[in-house]
Amino acid sequence: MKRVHLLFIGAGPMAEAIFAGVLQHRPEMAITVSNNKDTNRLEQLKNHYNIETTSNWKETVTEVDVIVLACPPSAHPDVLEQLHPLLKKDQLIVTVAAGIGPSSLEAALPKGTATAWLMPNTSADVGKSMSIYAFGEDVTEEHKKVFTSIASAIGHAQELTEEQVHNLTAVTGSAPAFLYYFVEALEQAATSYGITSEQARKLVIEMVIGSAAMLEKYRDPKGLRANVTSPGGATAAGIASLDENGFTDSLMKAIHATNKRAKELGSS
Ligand SMILES: NC(=O)C1=CN([C@@H]2O[C@H](COP(=O)(O)OP(=O)(O)OC[C@H]3O[C@@H](n4cnc5c(N)ncnc54)[C@H](OP(=O)(O)O)[C@@H]3O)[C@@H](O)[C@H]2O)C=CC1
Ligand SMILES: O=C(O)[C@@H]1CCC=N1
Repeated sequence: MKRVHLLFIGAGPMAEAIFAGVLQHRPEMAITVSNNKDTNRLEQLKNHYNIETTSNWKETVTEVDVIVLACPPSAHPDVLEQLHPLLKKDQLIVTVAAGIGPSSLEAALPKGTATAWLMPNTSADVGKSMSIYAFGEDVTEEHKKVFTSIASAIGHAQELTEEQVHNLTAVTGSAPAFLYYFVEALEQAATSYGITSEQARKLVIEMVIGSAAMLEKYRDPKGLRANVTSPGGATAAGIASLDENGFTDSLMKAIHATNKRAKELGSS
């Protein structure tokens, strides 16, 4: 069987997390990484991962099977315009950019181009991304097979419609940042009681790891919350305070604001 060759255009943390997962789980795939102009970064990646890099991706495009656009949404119009005349039949174009679904790729590329949208999160770095994805109109079963083997190399992956990926980008792609913000706030609360920041970090991170393990085991956030919240007890007072201060509403607003911005980025 032919060795599948991936070209990454963009060499930031998201590209690195994805190709590191692919190298570990799909060693049969060949990888070339490119970026805009940071040659030091390419040199570092080449030495660390023993992969091919190129500062001129246009020279490699015709040799590859899958092109992964891991550059910012704002770079897409220019990159897609440059890709357009170089594409060959049967290549799969994948973007990981917020706000740029398969229909945007299809509109910018030759008719019949196979496209897909992968929305991972940074937990790809530890093989635990909860990724969501959508395919364009012209992907074949073979493209889907290759795509899912890439997506599953970085964690879990769930196929959705393009509209759903737009709307769930905040929940799977961005919400890790909301969770880390929550952790930061708890650390701040902990240090306000006179412990060191190292102590606060340990207390909070281990609490979060334990809670995540419980979620993984029981998969019932409401039931787990109820187990912590003794009737008339201390936790109930804390939950009531969160409710009074619009916790759920505030999170809903954050989700909407994130998705609105992602759509703006994708249409700029
Ligand atoms: N970070 C996250 O949690 C998530 C990010 N994403 C998406 O992943 C993508 C990559 O994000 P991230 O890794 O964080 O880093 P960035 O979005 O900051 O992308 C940086 C990389 O893109 C390259 N780049 C920029 N412009 C161009 C261009 N015109 N041509 C080629 N390469 C270019 C940069 O090269 P150079 O350094 O040489 O300028 C650099 O390698 C984004 O589209 C983002 O929306 C999706 C899900 C989650
Ligand atoms: O902040 C961003 O634009 C990207 C998309 C999802 C997570 N990070």
